[in-house]
Amino acid sequence: EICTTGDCTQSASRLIENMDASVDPCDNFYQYACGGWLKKNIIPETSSRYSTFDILRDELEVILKGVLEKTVEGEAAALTKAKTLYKSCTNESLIELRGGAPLLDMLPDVFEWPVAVDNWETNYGETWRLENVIAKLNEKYGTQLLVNFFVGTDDRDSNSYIIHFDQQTNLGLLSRDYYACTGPYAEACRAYEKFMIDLAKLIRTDRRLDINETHIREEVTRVMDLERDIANATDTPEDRNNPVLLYNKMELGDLNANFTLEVESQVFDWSYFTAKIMDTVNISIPDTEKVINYSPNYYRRLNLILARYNKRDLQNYMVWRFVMNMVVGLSRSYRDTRKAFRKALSGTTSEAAVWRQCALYVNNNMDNAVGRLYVQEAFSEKSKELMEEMIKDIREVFISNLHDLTWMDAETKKAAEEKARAIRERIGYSDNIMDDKYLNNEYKDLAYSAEEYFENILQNLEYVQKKRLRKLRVKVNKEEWVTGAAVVNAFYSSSKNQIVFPAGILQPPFFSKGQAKSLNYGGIGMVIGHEITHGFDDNGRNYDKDGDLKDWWTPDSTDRFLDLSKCIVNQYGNFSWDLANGLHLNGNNTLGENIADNGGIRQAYQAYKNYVEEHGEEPSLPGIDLSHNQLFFLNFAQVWCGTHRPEQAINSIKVDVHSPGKFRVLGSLQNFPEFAKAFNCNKNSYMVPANICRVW
Ligand SMILES: CCCCC[C@H](S)C(=O)N[C@@H](Cc1ccccc1)C(=O)N[C@@H](C)C(=O)O
Ligand SMILES: [Zn+2]
Repeated sequence: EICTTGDCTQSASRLIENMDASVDPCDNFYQYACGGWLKKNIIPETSSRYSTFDILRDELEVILKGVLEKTVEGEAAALTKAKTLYKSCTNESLIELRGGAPLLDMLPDVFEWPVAVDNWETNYGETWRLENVIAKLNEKYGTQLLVNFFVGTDDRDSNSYIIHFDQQTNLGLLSRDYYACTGPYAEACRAYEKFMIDLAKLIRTDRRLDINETHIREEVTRVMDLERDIANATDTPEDRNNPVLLYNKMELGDLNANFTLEVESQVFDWSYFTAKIMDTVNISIPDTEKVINYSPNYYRRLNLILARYNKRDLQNYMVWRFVMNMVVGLSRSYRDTRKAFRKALSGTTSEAAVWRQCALYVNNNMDNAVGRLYVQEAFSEKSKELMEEMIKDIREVFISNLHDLTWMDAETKKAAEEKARAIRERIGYSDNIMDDKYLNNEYKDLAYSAEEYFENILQNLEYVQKKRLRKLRVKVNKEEWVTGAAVVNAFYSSSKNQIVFPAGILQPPFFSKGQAKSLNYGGIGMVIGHEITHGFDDNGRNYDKDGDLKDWWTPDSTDRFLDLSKCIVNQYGNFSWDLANGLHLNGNNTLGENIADNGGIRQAYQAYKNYVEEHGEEPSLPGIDLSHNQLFFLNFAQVWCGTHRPEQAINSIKVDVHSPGKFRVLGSLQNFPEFAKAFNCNKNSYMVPANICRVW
């Protein structure tokens, strides 16, 4: 019979709207599933990418706007703080009035920006020390440059925190490839330098200082050269995807002995530097303190670079990297210096609406307070038990598939099953956020002013960083959530061996208690399998059931895993992306996500078949003559209907650990014979390649 409930009618019309039934599903299932969507949707000028996912995120922002603008008498203090922060951010006229003053007032605190001030040498240069600048930017402004110092979970002891020294992980341009400044990167480099020049000139103008254009250009060129050298000194993502090789434990004292960094004959003192940061949270660090050095080679290369620059260059670079991110909190003339740069990197011709930027900012900085507001407004409790059911089903399928694998030996299978059973799940939101006392306590040290958005930003930068640094001497709280609730995404944490499904993703097309199970399994079911499989991908497999970096594989099973993964690396590496100038995907950098997708689709489908076995076929959907097996795949694919601006495609193919949506659909379904069966695809069609890849 036919289901004609609201949910069935709504999902049927969505599925029909998005698809293009004139395309042969066996020729190109993505085009078949999303052809209708692609014909109807144009990327808005404010977006660099536009997809089903992005639309869900846009809709979530609308809900956040509503709850953040609403005054509620007697609400928890934390919620009022979130609304005050939001108000300060949307107070455009006051922000305009304040011009660049809030930024200019704090530059002395980071030893000033030489290109935007006179007499820097006399006022700052003489007493300048590299350790002081990097430390200050780190502990007070949450900005990691040159030496990336952070307190994080110890990979080999996931209940403890430990100091890490790493390479500089973010660059002004989005990845090291941009610094070639040729071809698709030329415009980005040009716009980046112009951004720096314009901002320096604007600040000098505000400070009534004269402007020597040639002089400024010279300094900007040196900063660009310095950052290019830093980028080229960093290890590539491929060099960093094996966590075992990254784990170099040593004593703090060893850094002074083995990693010399020298600037204008000043030798960088690692102990002094560490104290400069940790003194601010009253934690003393002896030279015998154990630390992890993720990037020894980078530090060796860095010293050669420092020899080619002077303290003024370094100061110009570091303060530039800070100020470039701060213009968003200032007046129009400051924000405009960034416009061409934003367009070059993302392709957007106009900024997102202020209320959207502000909703996003508050959600990112007060995720538990905003999560509470979101959940109260939009989340239905019923979802939780349904999700628990689905997670149980899919976990069992993972484990039974495990035992059928021919490539893994019994010993490793046993450990894998233990790990799979140990995975803890987090659904919707943490109960803590519903507790006013808990929530108020989390934000007790924060006090925002509705009139000082820029200062609020500075307060958040320091607050978040101090909170992280303070963790060094406490135990890891594995109950803590790794994400807020108002997030349209899902996660796996290898150190917590935990899968997380925030409230934001528990909605159609992924999930709804009223929509057909075939759609739920093809939607959130596949996400559940994806997250579980992360515990067993090229990165996750290195961690044991307790989240510790410990090898639980036999050498033979490891070899077989690496061999099978190679198939996936090559398959996705063969995809060339037209939107990114035909560049090929990086099969290595996307391997983890691709393994997760391939596992997820299989497990979810099997779980659905088990469901039908037990509960019988579901009623058909109105107006669409597809079986539920086919609807399972259709709903999975339509999650990825979307398109990118070329600038964004170039950017994401370099930095996104996910393959572009289209290839996530094509790649995982080509590897899954049940798809071909469901759509009666014959052997030599595009969706049924001669040899297929399979790991889990
Ligand atoms: C820096 C990476 C952050 C996200 C990582 C998690 S594991 C992830 O990949 N989540 C999935 C959720 C998912 C899975 C299957 C199908 C749909 C959606 C994911 O793809 N996230 C995308 C949206 C992303 O983070 O870009
Ligand atoms: Zn993932």
